[in-house]
Amino acid sequence: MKIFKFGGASTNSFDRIQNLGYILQNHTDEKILIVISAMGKMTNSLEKVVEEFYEGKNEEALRLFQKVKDYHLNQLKYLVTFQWQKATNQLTDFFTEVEWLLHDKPVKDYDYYYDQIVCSGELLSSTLISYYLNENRIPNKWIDVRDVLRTDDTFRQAKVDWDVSRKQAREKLMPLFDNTNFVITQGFIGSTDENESTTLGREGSDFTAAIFAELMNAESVTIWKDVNGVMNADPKDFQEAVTIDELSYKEVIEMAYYGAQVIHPKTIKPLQNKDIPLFVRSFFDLRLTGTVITQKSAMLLPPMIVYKRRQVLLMLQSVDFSFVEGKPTTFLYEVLRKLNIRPNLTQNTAISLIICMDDADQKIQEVSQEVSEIFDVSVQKNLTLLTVRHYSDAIIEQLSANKEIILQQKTKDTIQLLMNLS
Ligand SMILES: Nc1ncnc2c1ncn2[C@@H]1O[C@H](COP(=O)(O)OP(=O)(O)O)[C@@H](O)[C@H]1O
Ligand SMILES: N[C@@H](CC(=O)OP(=O)(O)O)C(=O)O
Repeated sequence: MKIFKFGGASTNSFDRIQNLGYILQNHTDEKILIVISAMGKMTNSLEKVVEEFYEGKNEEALRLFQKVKDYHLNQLKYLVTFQWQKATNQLTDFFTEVEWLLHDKPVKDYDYYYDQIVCSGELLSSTLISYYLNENRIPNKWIDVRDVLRTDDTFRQAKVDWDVSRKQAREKLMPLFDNTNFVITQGFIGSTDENESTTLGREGSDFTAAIFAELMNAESVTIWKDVNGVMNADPKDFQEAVTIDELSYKEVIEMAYYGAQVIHPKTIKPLQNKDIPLFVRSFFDLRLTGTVITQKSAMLLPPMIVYKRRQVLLMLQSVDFSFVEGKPTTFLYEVLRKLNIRPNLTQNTAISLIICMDDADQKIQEVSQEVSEIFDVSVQKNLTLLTVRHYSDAIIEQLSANKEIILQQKTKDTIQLLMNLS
């Protein structure tokens, strides 16, 4: 059994869905669980629906959701002919689940509604694709992942219940392979024991693929991408980026931790547990072998470059000039943990603590408020954090030339530069 994952970029047009079919046609004699994300940037569109709804603007939320409906119904017209009515009915069931909520007033937490609404992106895309493939002689079965992947109720960051999910995978998912080689399901979403939808965190479909690989002892996972494999930098940032043939789990965890967007940071652990190889391959060019990620450490790696934009620097200076070491530092970390903030860089001096984090106005205000008795807080926005692993002096010189460096941190393997590019 193998796992294939197709993200938003590989399902955002008729041509790309057709291409997904060509890829599967090369694997018709293998058992494959296919994990699908929402089409293109649909999750962002659904997030806007949630925002309007939670602000009490039901009409606007419904108007935005109508656009989501129109988009999928329009795709359906191109993708499905014979089973069009049946597919429309199934999409309509998902639309109704969301609209039913959107007519109400919010009485629960934002994150709860987020998950109930945003999960529809994956349900809709996987349904469309399943019908399309069945109609094009690529027989498959569709399953609602919420019947298999059990999570707790930490909405938007749900934690997997491995035991229940393993049992449900064995009882509900595995038997589907008795009658077909391809089973299609959704990435990113799960369900609580009360049948409430949950999500695993943005970009979480890679993680879903890895979870199922672990649960079902898969032979491998392949993530199909719009790039040739994992490169030493995002090719959108760095024209000279090169594809890396082989990487270790450890290297990928480090890259993802520093913000490389190519693979979700949680993906590696389940694979590492069972030594399952992860392939990252181009869905444009099937001749390319892409990148294989395993336990084995790669020998010589080029500098691995990661840019993290929209960073903010918080400078916290102790109000009475007392040393920050000890209690004040512990206190700050408690506040960050409580607010679910992971600093991307930290430093301290005798009387100040410095943290660099993703920009989010709400969170900045909350931190400032929580620590106001101990620290004066100043904020600098619009910064970019550059991380280079396996750096050389030459590459650092090239990447930092003529840039204002606000902060620098260096270990033997990794250098981080917080820069003001404006
Ligand atoms: N180190 C890297 N190697 C390859 N691609 C990268 C890297 N860092 C960032 N990317 C970006 O990741 C994108 C693919 O990821 P993503 O858009 O999340 O795909 P999907 O939504 O289909 O999963 C590429 O288009 C590329 O710009
Ligand atoms: N659709 C979700 C989950 C996901 O992983 O998407 P993608 O595979 O396109 O990154 C998101 O955008 O966050």
